[in-house]
Amino acid sequence: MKVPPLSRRPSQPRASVQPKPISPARTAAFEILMLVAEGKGNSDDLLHSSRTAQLSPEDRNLATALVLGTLRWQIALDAKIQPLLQRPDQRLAEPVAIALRLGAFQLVHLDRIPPHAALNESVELTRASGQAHAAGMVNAILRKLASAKPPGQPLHESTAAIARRLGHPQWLVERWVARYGREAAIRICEAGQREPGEPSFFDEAPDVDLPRMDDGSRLVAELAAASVPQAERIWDACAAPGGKALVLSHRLPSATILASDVSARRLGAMRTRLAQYSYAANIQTEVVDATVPPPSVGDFDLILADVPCSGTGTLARNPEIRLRLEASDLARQASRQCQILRAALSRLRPGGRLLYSTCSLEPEECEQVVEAVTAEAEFAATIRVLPLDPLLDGLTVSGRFREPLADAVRGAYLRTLPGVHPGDGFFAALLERSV
Ligand SMILES: C[S@@+](CC[C@H](N)C(=O)[O-])C[C@H]1O[C@@H](n2cnc3c(N)ncnc32)[C@H](O)[C@@H]1O
Repeated sequence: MKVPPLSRRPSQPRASVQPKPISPARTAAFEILMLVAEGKGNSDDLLHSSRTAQLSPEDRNLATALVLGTLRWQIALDAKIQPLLQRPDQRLAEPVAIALRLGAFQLVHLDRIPPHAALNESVELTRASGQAHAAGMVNAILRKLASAKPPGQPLHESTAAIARRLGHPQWLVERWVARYGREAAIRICEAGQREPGEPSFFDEAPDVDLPRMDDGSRLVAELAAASVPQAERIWDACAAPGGKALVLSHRLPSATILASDVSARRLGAMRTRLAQYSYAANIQTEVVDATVPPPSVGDFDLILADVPCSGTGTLARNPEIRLRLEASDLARQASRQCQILRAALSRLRPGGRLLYSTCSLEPEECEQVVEAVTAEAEFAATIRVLPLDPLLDGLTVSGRFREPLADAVRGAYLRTLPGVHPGDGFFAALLERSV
């Protein structure tokens, strides 16, 4: 069964929410979910904004759990709520849909929340947001959900049912089943529903001052650093928020690194972050559009093109991507990725190497970009794709991750999958210029 969208668009104008008698954490979570639904921000930025600044640490934690959990489970929650509506095709006003999802998320997934608190506060949020006429309906549906038995697992689950149960869009799950197999697709979906775990991939001396970052992201940065250990000039062409630039800086202290990004706002935040690491003095920053870098950018021994992408390898961290992304977005992303890769390759010195990476699971943004650009007349004779396994063998990865990591190299490419390998899902390819 395909679940129609629960809320109608465009949404009704949003009325201000009175904080009393609703808890501050739920008020903040409701407001942030409204802004995300209206396309006025992403959850991560909003959870670190003035909207949560006044909350106690406990309330901030609860608001974060409510926002991220509700977004992660939105598709699955809507599939539970839909059949309980008076008319299954009924489209709800956005505030009503969000109050229902917020209540349903707590009832189904947070056993530390008393059901009456989840239910009553969703009813109050419905009223406070100017939808008092729907308060009775929200109450009735959440009561039914609270008393419903959890469904048993069917013997055979269709792809549509997996997508519904694990809160992912069916079209994405179908792609993953086709490309990575059913078992891996289920593990990807399960990972998308969990809080991102603690980094655990690398064997590290306790005094190493590296930023806390996702294991997959770190792996890409380590591979880049290991690919040209003698690099003198490095360009990190899509650098913000700067995690990989810091790894490069730490691993290759005698190199000069240009860390650039097209976004002045993101670059500004990155500068503040870099200033906290004394070794990062070898990083220069500049606003540069990597699709058309100015001549001043120069030529490099090593380029990291960690390009903007759909982010389907990061759905646990960025839960709303799955609610916004459409299949047609992939071609648009690929076109920009090809532009960046072409421009970056043209700044590689003879003998220089470029690591192309994405946090996408979609081949259109990964293998297909590398294959399309390296086949172009300008690059076909001078650029070759190098195997990644010799570099992987040299990394200080925890013993228990050695085997899964070996499995992550397919042909010349690195492909990690959330839930199958540690960390977010990443793709990497290493290219070398001969002349
Ligand atoms: C995947 S993020 C990079 C993450 C970063 N390498 C790190 O490890 O922290 C992609 C970045 O590309 C930037 N970007 C998007 N379009 C760009 C362009 N045309 N030129 C340069 N940077 C771009 C985005 O602003 C974003 O910061």
